[in-house]
Amino acid sequence: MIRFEHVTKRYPDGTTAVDDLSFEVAEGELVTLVGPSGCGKTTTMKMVNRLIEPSSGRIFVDGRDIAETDPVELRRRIGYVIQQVGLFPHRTVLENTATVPRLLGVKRSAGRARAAELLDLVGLDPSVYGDRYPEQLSGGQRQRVGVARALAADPPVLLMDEPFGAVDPVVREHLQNEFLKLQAQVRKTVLFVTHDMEEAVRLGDRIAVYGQGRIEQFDAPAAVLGAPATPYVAEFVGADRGLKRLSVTPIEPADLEQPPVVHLDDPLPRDLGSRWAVVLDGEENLHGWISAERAGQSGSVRDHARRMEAWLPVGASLKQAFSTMLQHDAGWIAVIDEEETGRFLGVLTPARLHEALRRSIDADAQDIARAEVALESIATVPPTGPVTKD
Ligand SMILES: Nc1ncnc2c1ncn2[C@@H]1O[C@H](COP(=O)(O)OP(=O)(O)OP(=O)(O)O)[C@@H](O)[C@H]1O
Repeated sequence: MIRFEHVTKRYPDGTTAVDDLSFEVAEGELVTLVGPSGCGKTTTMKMVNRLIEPSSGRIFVDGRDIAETDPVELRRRIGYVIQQVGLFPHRTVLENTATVPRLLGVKRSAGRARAAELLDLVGLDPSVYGDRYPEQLSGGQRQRVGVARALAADPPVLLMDEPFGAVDPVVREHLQNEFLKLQAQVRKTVLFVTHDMEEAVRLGDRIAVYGQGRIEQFDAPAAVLGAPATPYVAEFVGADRGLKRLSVTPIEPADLEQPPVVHLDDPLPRDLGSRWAVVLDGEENLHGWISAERAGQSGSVRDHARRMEAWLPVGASLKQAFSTMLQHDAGWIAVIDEEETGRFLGVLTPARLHEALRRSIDADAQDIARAEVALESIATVPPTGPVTKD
């Protein structure tokens, strides 16, 4: 979908910002560009929508050489989200979101209807926020409007330059999660610039780790964490690789323990057989938990059950699990099948969390070993047929 072929950018003062860059982003793929300040990420990005012209090399979007595409027409097919969102201060949220459709000649009412849909999609109720002005929003809300606006013309490609860089870490994590859910629905081809390795790992289907003007490694997050291609990447990824791995390893049903379970309308058992039990409602949805100290008292489970706050949907990351445990000072967390239905699946304990982390590290080691064997066999077995170039 996006292809760079030997692209170099030299600024007039002699700075080589990007040096002979070749890579490809597949349709519907999210690639994060990560690296230290000044390594050429933004220059790479801005060459895609022709805000910057390369000095040499070619860039293709959807099979077309962009040098031969009218920049205005090109930019209609490319959504652009930046850190300083650039909302028009004197236009409402709805008007801001509808800007591009309006420029494209969409009627006012249709543009507003589409804008309302998009605001909903990014988690802003249009009936609450639609008529506000940008200054009446929080930083995180403004970023969401920026994303909605970029999606308004339904472009196949999105360029995002540190879109969540200006918000605090908690809001940032929230926006990242929302954006992942959104991307699962809209499946845009995305180039996402960040200098935060954790963000790159979390969001990217693949990560391009930049050195000075060059890509040092272009690979899936687990591979970058598990097998850094160069000492530079290893250093950039950092010593806390295990911690970063927590954010790319999802909780799986096999990681869960099955604790004793009681139901809300059961009479209180004499003995729980454990220090605590999970309490479910009649539809097997999570309600809360009950302590063994309550066993044998009068009344039903409902009278003694306590609400459960430490819970997550399956598929959430081990990092979220760990931070939920810390936040609620909980020795375990309940895991449900998804946020909407709430069916209880089991509990994640610290021991199980550790096992899940080991599983992910071992799986990676096996992948790397398999890749090495495959490489060796390519190197030692002479090709039997004509060698074709694909
Ligand atoms: N207009 C310009 N003229 C000269 N040099 C420039 C220009 N724009 C950028 N550069 C230089 O090109 C290099 C790459 O800049 P670029 O903005 O692409 O980096 P970046 O990785 O996006 O950095 P950051 O994370 O700080 O935004 C830097 O050395 C920068 O100083």
